[in-house]
Amino acid sequence: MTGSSTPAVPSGVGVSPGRASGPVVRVADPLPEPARGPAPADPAAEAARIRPAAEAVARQLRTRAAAAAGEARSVLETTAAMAVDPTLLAQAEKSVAERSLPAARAVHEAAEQVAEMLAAAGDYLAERVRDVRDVADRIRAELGGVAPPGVPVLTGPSVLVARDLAPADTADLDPELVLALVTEEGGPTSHTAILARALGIPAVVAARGVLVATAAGATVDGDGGVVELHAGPVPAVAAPRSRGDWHGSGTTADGHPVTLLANIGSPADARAAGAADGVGLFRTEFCFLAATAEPGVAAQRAAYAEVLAPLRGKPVVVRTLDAGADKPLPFLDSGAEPNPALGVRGLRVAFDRPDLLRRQLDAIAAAAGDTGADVSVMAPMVATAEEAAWFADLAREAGLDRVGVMVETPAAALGGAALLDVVDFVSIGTNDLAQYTFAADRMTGALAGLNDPWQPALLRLIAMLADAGRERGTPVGVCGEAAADPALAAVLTGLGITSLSMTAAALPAVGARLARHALADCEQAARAALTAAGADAARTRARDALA
Ligand SMILES: C=C(OP(=O)(O)O)C(=O)O
Ligand SMILES: [Mg+2]
Repeated sequence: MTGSSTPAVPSGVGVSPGRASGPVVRVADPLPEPARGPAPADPAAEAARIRPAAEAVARQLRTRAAAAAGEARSVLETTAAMAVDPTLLAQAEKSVAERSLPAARAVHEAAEQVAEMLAAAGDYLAERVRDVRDVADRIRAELGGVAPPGVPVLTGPSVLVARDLAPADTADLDPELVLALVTEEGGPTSHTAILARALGIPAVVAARGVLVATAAGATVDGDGGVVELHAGPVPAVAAPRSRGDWHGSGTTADGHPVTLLANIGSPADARAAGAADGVGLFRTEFCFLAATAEPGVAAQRAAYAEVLAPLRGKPVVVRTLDAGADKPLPFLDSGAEPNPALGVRGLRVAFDRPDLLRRQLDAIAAAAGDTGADVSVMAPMVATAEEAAWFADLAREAGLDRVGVMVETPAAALGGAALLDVVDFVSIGTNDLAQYTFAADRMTGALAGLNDPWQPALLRLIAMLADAGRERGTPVGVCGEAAADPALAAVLTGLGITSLSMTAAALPAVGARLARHALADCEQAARAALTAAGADAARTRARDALA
């Protein structure tokens, strides 16, 4: 390794395994909302700054477009055209001339007006809201002479360091150029973690202090959660990818079967799920994130059928709407709640409005018939066996025969036997089960260590439920992000989990890892992890047992 280490070695939470090194590229923070003043001394001159700044942004985007291909190219070309949109620019210039706003504020306000119009137009145009805001931020950055927000153009393999990554930041990330991801904030279930596993690159989140440290290069250990910073240049070394050695069936080295399933939320995800044994979690709320009114049965049926179409003949677990807390749906807003994660979310939304759930179940049953997918349903955020039985009755009334629930609350996990008696299967949502077990908001980076799925207390709850499932012959799966960690997947198998559902891109690494270990080794790793004092110790002990 060339390049000298700085004293700072931020540690965080490793969320995507592997080790990689390379030059650091920082992702600029979003720009703060611009001030309304002071009023410019010469409004005409201030207004005249806007158009050249917008043209400069359009030029930069067109240059990127010329170097890109396919969808990324057309996205960049469209964004370039939006930067010089006549309505946007005329409105901004007018605000400077008539209201003496600084140029940056005028661009911000004009973009918000355009965004409102686009949102009101709905459908395709509403999806452009994010783009118009992005374009305005870029023009403001140009006006202020600062780096534009988001991921800069990568000219070579790099380690990306960010406060956190929004979905929009990552739309066109090239996995050949991104060696590793490091974020100051975010947790094991953050977008960064999910994306890194999807791309198969090492990642560490909640690496406190990584943003203030000045470093030219970094070595990222996604297993141990450590980021070594180097003052000098570091050659690019990508993490080896263990994809090639998996041939599609989920079994341990000695033939113990583990069903490997995909988590999906869109038709594109469904197409990417081809290598999986089926789908263990279809997040239906992802179909309606922007809907302001409840979609009717026909609209829901069409949306579900579009996702289910590529999955004819395959088992698919469709989750009913999980609105609230980290997944707000405008048409299912429960009003201001002091603790939304502890509020009316998931299945609870349907307690007062069972017709809403009935309509969704009817739409799911119809879409299953339309597509020939082998559909089961499950409910999110269930706390008691009574709730599970209520849901199971409604689902069966709708003609859906195989019914399960997610185990995401400690109450559901502790309810083991009573819960398993009223459903056909359960699926453990480790993302929420961790947050509720540790009383640690899954969105808060500072608490990422508690939301680490290697926490032995979480593993003990999983073990209890797996034991109860084994006694009754009821399948107990995991569909939280824990399933996408290859070593943890082996531990979960050792605990008696029967299926693992994850982002499709994580399947090869998990499948290959399971194929390397006999069931007895997985069981030994599970015992070692269960009795550890904390998440890091559990990880180390399990890895030693599997080595
Ligand atoms: C899979 C889960 O559901 P979501 O991440 O959608 O809340 C979970 O909580 O683990
Ligand atoms: Mg959940």
